[in-house]
Amino acid sequence: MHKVSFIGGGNMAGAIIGGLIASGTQPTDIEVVEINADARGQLAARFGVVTHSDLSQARLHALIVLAVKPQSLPEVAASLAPRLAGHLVVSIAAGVRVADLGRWLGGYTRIVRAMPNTPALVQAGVAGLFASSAVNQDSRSQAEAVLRAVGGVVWVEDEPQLDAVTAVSGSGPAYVFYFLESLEAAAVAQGLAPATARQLALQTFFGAAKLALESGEEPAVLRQRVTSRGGTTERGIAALEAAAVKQAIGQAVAAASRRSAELGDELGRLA
Ligand SMILES: NC(=O)C1=CN([C@@H]2O[C@H](COP(=O)(O)OP(=O)(O)OC[C@H]3O[C@@H](n4cnc5c(N)ncnc54)[C@H](O)[C@@H]3O)[C@@H](O)[C@H]2O)C=CC1
Ligand SMILES: O=C(O)[C@@H]1CCC=N1
Repeated sequence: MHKVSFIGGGNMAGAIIGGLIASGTQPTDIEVVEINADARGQLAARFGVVTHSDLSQARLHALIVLAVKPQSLPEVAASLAPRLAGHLVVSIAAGVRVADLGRWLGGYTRIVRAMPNTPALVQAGVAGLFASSAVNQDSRSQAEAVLRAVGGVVWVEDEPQLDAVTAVSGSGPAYVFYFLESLEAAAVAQGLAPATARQLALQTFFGAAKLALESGEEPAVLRQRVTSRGGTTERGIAALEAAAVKQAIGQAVAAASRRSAELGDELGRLA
């Protein structure tokens, strides 16, 4: 695995770094530029990576992951631009388009845009990747190797598809946690102890996802197998249908995807 420099060491960088180390990357092969002293301290204590408070102190390895908030990216790119000499830049910022980042980097083109998710921390992430035609296969493979170390990888042909990836799998863990919170609260409302409620909800979610993943069967078929005619599940699913939960999920994904495109438009207007 290549040495990697992260600019921004927050939640998502921490998840990727944790996954990389768990999959065999040496902590000393990872450097992180992070302006927040607490975050730097946590990264050093948790992972033993090299940290810097300022970009000027960084060695800058051949592969650089930009992991700051989208709104911080123009400023970070401007500071990074004079130091780039053949580095591969991987941006994980939601919404920010390759052409805009390339412009902020002074006309740089060796850029891969990625949309990972936080289960990367436990090497169960999934990431969508996009690169322009200016990026060669070798660079694509290098970017892919970093994300593959922490989970699955899919490439999209058209950059706008990353808005959909962001809405489905980038934001997706939050929807899953929301569902878990809801299932747990419902279990408590039915009189179960909180610890029991948590165990039932978590193990059910994990088990169902593992079953779907490993059996390769259609989720609808697996659902039917749980649903006995005249039984309990039938009533439960009917309540979900009556509450239009499927439509609500569609609306959530559409809203998140719109926000990704909107972020791209907002930031794209910056010089
Ligand atoms: N959290 C998530 O689930 C996902 C986040 N992303 C993207 O990852 C990026 C980071 O998101 P999070 O980690 O959630 O945010 P975060 O706020 O936890 O991390 C950003 C970090 O960047 C640091 N920072 C700000 N300006 C800096 C600078 N000039 N130099 C160095 N460090 C600087 C901040 O102190 C902070 O620790 C965003 O662009 C987001 O769109 C992408 C996929 C999933
Ligand atoms: O909420 C966000 O904007 C980021 C991108 C995907 C997950 N978190």
